[in-house]
Amino acid sequence: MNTEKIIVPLDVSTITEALALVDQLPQVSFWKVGLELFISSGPEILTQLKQRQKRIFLDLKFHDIPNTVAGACRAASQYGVDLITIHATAGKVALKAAQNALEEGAKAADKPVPNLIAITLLTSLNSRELAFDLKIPLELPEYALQMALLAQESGLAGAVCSPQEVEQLRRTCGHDFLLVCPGVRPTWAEKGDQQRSFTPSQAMKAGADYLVIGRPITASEDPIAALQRIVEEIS
Ligand SMILES: O=C(O)c1cc(=O)[nH]c(=O)n1[C@@H]1O[C@H](COP(=O)(O)O)[C@@H](O)[C@H]1O
Repeated sequence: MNTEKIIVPLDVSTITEALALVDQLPQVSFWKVGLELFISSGPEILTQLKQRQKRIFLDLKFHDIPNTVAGACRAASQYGVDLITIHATAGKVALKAAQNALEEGAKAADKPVPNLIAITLLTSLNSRELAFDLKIPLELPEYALQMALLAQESGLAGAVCSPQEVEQLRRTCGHDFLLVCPGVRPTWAEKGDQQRSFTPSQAMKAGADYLVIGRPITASEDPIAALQRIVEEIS
């Protein structure tokens, strides 16, 4: 089973639950550690994943002033993870500071530089919320594109976007810009709080480098079968 393009989030609160999932799905080589697990259990999960030779997406979605995001990135660079997130709305100065700190930190720790990727617009938001709650006067696809361009101009490796916008971002940002898509839902799965979803095969065809797929697999009665179904759909 080729699961190379799929990142599965460990959206649980304990290391025991997280490792149970990792050990249940040995075919998955790329795992995401997010806020819930990192805040409740700390960095030990990163060591455990490394021991199992897994790739790691450390999704802490930094969003702060330049000095603070730089400090967070410098600290995160010691873990030897593959991907790290920051909100594009932190702004160009913060994005550049974060990227520089990551490079310096990784060099000092003798680790490879993680790919820093910017959140363009959370996949749980829709165009009505963008316009009426966030008061952003741009069409949603244009806003997501502008946030990706801001990340690219700031020297970041890529962006996180909904699969509905990935085709346009790929066309504009080019093939070297990493595009990671959450908000992926097979036709048979519940959408939950995801508002701008596509199926796994639609997302891959549209140009995503990686798909982040959680609950359709992890909340399934049979996670192995769910993963298999998704892999068959995209291959
Ligand atoms: O950065 C992310 O990974 C992320 C960005 C985004 O816009 N939307 C989004 O859902 N995510 C993450 O992707 C995962 C999606 O999980 P499921 O909705 O269960 O497939 C969660 O861990 C979210 O934190």
